[in-house]
Amino acid sequence: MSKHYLVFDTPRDRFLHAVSRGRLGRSASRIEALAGIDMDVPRGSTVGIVGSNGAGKSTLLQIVCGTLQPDGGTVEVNGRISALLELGASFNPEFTGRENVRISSLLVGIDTVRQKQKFAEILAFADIGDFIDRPVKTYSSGMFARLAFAVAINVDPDILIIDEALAVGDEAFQRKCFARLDHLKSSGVTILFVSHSARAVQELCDHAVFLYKGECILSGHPKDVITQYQRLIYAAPADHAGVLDTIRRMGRGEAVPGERAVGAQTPGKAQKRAAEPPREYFDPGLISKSTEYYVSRGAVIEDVWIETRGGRKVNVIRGGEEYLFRYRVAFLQDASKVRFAMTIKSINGLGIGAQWTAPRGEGTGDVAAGSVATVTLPFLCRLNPGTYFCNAGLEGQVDGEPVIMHRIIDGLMFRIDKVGKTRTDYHTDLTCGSPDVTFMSGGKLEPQSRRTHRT
Ligand SMILES: Nc1ncnc2c1ncn2[C@@H]1O[C@H](COP(=O)(O)OP(=O)(O)OP(=O)(O)O)[C@@H](O)[C@H]1O
Repeated sequence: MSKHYLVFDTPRDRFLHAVSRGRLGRSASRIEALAGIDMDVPRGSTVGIVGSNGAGKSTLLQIVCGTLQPDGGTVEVNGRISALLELGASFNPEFTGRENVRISSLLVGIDTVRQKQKFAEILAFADIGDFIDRPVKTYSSGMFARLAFAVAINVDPDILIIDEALAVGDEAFQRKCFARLDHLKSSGVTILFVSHSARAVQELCDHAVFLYKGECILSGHPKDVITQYQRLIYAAPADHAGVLDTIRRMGRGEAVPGERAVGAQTPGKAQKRAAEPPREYFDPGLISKSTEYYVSRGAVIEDVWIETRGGRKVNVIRGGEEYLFRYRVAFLQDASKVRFAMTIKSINGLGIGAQWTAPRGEGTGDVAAGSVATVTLPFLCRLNPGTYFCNAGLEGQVDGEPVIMHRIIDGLMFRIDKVGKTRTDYHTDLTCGSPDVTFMSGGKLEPQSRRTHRT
């Protein structure tokens, strides 16, 4: 669908244009706010819409909400929408918070009996105390945000539409909103989310769409789309056209030399893929771009990977299954009491679980320079769908000194799709089975180093 706006120099020109159906008055300039947008948002998905100022994000959301009409194409909406477009836009500033809540509930068809129960929930979430009985025109922007958000999420929406609304409010409230959105997501609410915050889109969404001057130029996994979005907004003016062309080509699914393909092209395709039989596989495009290497102190981690119990290398894995995190280390110096570790982190760097081959102060026996070790740390994938990163490292005694011999940050990334036995509850203990270190030459493994130590 598409949408354009006509901009007139004066109200008189607008008036003449309206009454004469465009025959009188000075001609208007035409802004193509949306040009040929074609997308599916599957039920239960959370789609982030990113783009620079004026890209058409708000126009798109307003059309989906029905507050604006497209001038070409159609939008089909299945379900009850609750929208947070402009904060509290539906509130009457002269009415109290309580009165506005009542009106908003009536507008979305909540009967008076359920209103009472809902009101208590809204009040508890908004947490604005006595202000609930004061006119909303006396509210601070934070209070507005609290009440508007509390109303939007408590009217049992099937589809929740949020336009930058979470940028308002203090951090504690934002955290509360995100927690609530997570809850809505897991209860199957479809969410359309506009934000300039890359972090918010990556944390919340399972799909992202990049709008550029009214066109959808890229659609896919949030991390991929955000990477390209940031690449464009930070591009030097001389590089802008080239970067834009590259992104467009990627969006069309063309193979661009030096660029890895972006995930699903439309949410519809992502949904179809999710409906395929559960399986794990290796996606060659899923490569960490944030890998960092510590300075080597006597050893080098050469390769990091995940494999199935059957020995197949994978990076798109299934919740609830066991996998082996493995890496190969070459020893450049003699060492002893070496212990090896891995960490799994969320997309924003939060450590989720760590595993060591031995407790602090213990580890292997003497390892001779020239040895190569293959480390195996089994883990049970008790994680929710999403993208994760792994660190690998080892420490030991070199020249009588305890040192971090080598460490790789974000050495690999893996993804859990919404298939398989994913769990919605939290488990930080991801261990299963004993770790193993096998040396190709030189090293000696003490029995106690086979014990798992985790933080
Ligand atoms: N009522 C209007 N009359 C004329 N032009 C409009 C109107 N509303 C939006 N536009 C124009 O349409 C284009 C898309 O605007 P829109 O507000 O949808 O962008 P956006 O991506 O939400 O921007 P932002 O991030 O700044 O909120 C812009 O060029 C804007 O100037």
